Amino acid sequence: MKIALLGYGKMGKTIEALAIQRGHTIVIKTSQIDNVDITQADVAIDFSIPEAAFHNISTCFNNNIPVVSGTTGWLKQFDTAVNLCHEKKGAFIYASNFSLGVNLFFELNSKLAQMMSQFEDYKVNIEEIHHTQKLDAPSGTAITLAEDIITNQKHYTKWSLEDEARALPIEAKRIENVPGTHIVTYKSDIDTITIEHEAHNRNGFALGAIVAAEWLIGKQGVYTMKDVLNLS
Ligand SMILES: NC(=O)C1=CN([C@@H]2O[C@H](COP(=O)(O)OP(=O)(O)OC[C@H]3O[C@@H](n4cnc5c(N)ncnc54)[C@H](OP(=O)(O)O)[C@@H]3O)[C@@H](O)[C@H]2O)C=CC1
Ligand SMILES: O=C(O)C1=N[C@H](C(=O)O)C[C@H](O)C1
Repeated sequence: MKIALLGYGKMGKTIEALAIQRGHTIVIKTSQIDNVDITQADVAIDFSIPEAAFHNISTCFNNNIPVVSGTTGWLKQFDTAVNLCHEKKGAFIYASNFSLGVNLFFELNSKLAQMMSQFEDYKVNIEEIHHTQKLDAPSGTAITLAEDIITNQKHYTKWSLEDEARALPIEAKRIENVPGTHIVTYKSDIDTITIEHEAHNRNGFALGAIVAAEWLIGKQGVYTMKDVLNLS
């Protein structure tokens, strides 16, 4: 397939290398979608910056190009993007994390939250660790983990980076060169239960985004990685 890369930073470059290995062609790599003819591509993959994601995605819908977005930190405009996708009969997948491992971890997190919901002695918290260039905090993945926990129990009504009543605490740490680590901890006075996902590099995120793009071509509608990976 002919791929447009919207954003050619750490992720754009990793996707380019893996996409070529899988027999695809990169026809566009840009940090300014308004300067290119996006209709040359069969599919667009957006790993850019929070301020650019919505414009990139809506330009794809307006030109009937399926779009996969992994950019985090722009989700206030997500519902508008979904409505525009339906209106334009476009095709769209957003994931806060495209790696197979994290999507399995999301399933485990939801199941564990369901189990723990009846044991009020345990308090939960999320820790995420990323490289120092990351623009957003908390990570999109940590927000997905938090929302899945909140959906499955009654104690927490929201997540927060601060210490707030009834808010599920997220701690965001920034350490040189860490690709992405997420830890969910349930702690009581008696013991601690921890689940953790540690990315060793960016290849899992990139491969997941390419598999999602391959899957999306020829479809119409808004999908998630659960659809792509056939999970639950
Ligand atoms: N969902 C997932 O699985 C994953 C998501 N991410 C997310 O992907 C995004 C990108 O991450 P990463 O590659 O590490 O970041 P980088 O900072 O390495 O790359 C971002 C790129 O976006 C470019 N850019 C700036 N403005 C625009 C624009 N208007 N349109 C398109 N591109 C633009 C930047 O160009 P320039 O340098 O010229 O300004 C830069 O090359 C982040 O939001 C990150 O959180 C990251 C990994 C996995
Ligand atoms: O910026 C990153 O690097 C990453 N961002 C995503 C997020 O915000 O969750 C996914 C991954 O953890 C790497």
